[in-house]
Amino acid sequence: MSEATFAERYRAVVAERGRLCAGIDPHTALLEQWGLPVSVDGLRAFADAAVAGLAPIAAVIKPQVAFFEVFGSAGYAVLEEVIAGCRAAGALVLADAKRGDIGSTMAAYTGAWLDDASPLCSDAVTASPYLGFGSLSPALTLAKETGRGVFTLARTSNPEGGDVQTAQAGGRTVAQSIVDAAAAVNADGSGTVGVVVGATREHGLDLSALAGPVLSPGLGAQGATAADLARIFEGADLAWLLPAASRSILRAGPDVAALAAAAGATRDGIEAAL
Ligand SMILES: O=c1ccn([C@@H]2O[C@H](COP(=O)(O)O)[C@@H](O)[C@H]2O)c(=O)[nH]1
Repeated sequence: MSEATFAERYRAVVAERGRLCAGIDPHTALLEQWGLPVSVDGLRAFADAAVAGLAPIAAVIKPQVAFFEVFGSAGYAVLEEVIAGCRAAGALVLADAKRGDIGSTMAAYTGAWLDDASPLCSDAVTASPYLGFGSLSPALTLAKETGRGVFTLARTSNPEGGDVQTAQAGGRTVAQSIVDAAAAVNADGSGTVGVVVGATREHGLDLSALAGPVLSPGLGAQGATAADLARIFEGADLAWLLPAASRSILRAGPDVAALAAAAGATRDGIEAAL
């Protein structure tokens, strides 16, 4: 529980560290590249090095929950350690869990990812609004009360997203309707709701009323560059832009200093371009 709003917490850490969300995505291929076994022991060694290298550098750390979940309860135990370690190092933790369900089930997900009583409690969580933005209400309410954030998918970085996200609904795209719904929640200045807008293509969105963070994955492994960010988000409030990269940084491991250097170089490239 924080007295500060998510906007205040987010702006403080970005002012101190710059704009980078570094992902912790323990892909099997990365475990192998790092010389680690594809096992819970390998996952823990990977996670320990990633936290040590990235959490002191990046403003936001985004563990991709799927790569922990694949190891079952033992993987979740490692994820709990990652969350605690990153928060202790001063980074905000954005759990990339992409939760979204009917409201009563969403309330349970909210308890898992945003409630202090949960060992998985993070500073923010990703959510899918495609059961209706209103179905996210339990998460939005608790996040606002506790100074946490919810990052809702809008225009994702993957090539398949356009079918749904660019469909017209009431004179605007579905993605724009999500951004507008997020802006309405943020109208009190809390910055509770962020949106996910990929860096891999033009997004066609009006972000001017959002007043919240814009997580932009797609840098590096998915082909986007810092220069692409500057072009795609030209005219937007770049103070809110939070570019995200995972594999392109993690490939520098397992050496902790090399991971830190890769994160720093990515962050510096972003700051120079924006
Ligand atoms: O639109 C989206 C939403 C989420 N992601 C997630 O971000 C990382 C990207 O990893 P890279 O290795 O930098 O490609 C990953 O966890 C995705 O699930 C996204 O890529 N696009």
